[in-house]
Amino acid sequence: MHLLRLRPSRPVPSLSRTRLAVSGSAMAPALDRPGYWGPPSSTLEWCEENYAVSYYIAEFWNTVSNLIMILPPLFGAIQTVKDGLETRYVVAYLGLTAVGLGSWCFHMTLQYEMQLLDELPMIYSCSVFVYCLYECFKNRNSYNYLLLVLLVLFSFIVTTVYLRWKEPVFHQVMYAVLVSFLVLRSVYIVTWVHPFLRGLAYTSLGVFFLGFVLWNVDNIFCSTWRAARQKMPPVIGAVTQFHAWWHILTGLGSYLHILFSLYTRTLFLKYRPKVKFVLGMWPVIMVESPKRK
Ligand SMILES: CCCCCCCC/C=C\CCCCCCCC(=O)N[C@@H](CO)[C@H](O)/C=C/CCCCCCCCCCCCC
Ligand SMILES: [Ca+2]
Ligand SMILES: [Zn+2]
Repeated sequence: MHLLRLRPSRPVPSLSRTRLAVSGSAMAPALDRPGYWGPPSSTLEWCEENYAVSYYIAEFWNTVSNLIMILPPLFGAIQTVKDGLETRYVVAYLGLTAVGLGSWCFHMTLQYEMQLLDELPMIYSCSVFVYCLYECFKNRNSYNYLLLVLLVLFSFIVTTVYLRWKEPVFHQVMYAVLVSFLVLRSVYIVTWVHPFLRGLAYTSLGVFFLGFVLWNVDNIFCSTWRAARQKMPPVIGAVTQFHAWWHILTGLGSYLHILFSLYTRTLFLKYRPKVKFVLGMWPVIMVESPKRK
């Protein structure tokens, strides 16, 4: 049964939620249902109709789409340990897994605490990515303590401010700042150092950027998608969950970014990296030990 329900009346500082609340006027049927985790307490909400697929999962497609951010990087971390590569890349892979797990919990519950488990690890893992990519031409066992301190300080300040000032746009801008550093460094590497890695770097960038476009498409045209989904068969309707597509594309883009960073690093350390496709479709990095040469 579809309930006619407006958003909770308590103030929420979210632009997205305000937008949804405005589009969900009393004239239009509200498509959200009540569910196991109670009314959302997050400061943000996404276009997918709440509890429409399962009573236990608030946003079903936005939840399961996180699997791409959880499983492949988990295998990547295991392989990195097996290959005896640097711990920073194990942390990078596991950081992506942590974002996926946090995002799974957030979209499943739409509770504020779970939102933090999704959004803060985005900042932390991106900081690890920045460290890896800016230190990929340094000697083995060298550490840039200044960069480490700056990134830890940045993460600490973002966390402290965001816990007090619950403004999602602040988080988004801080995250975009970190991504911009990655984009600049990637372009530098493929322009001046390894032009043959352009394919990998620009695929990562392009896939990530397409995800960002769809993130906006989901936010801006939400009422259009919601109306269209009512007329579509459920399977086709699921394809228009553009926040889920954002998860899939940014998950893939971030994973490819780790491959690019790891390739650059292992090449520098003379490991002879190669990109292989597991089952002919999923890219992984294979390395040879430099000692065997
Ligand atoms: C050089 C290639 C770029 C690779 C970047 C890799 C960075 C990876 C770091 C962490 C992985 C995060 C993957 C995304 C997880 C999304 C989880 C999510 O949906 N969270 C939302 C809550 O569900 C959260 O509120 C969303 C925040 C969205 C922030 C978007 C900010 C804008 C990002 C700016 C992108 C600029 C792209 C420019 C590309 C040229
Ligand atoms: Ca929703
Ligand atoms: Zn999400």
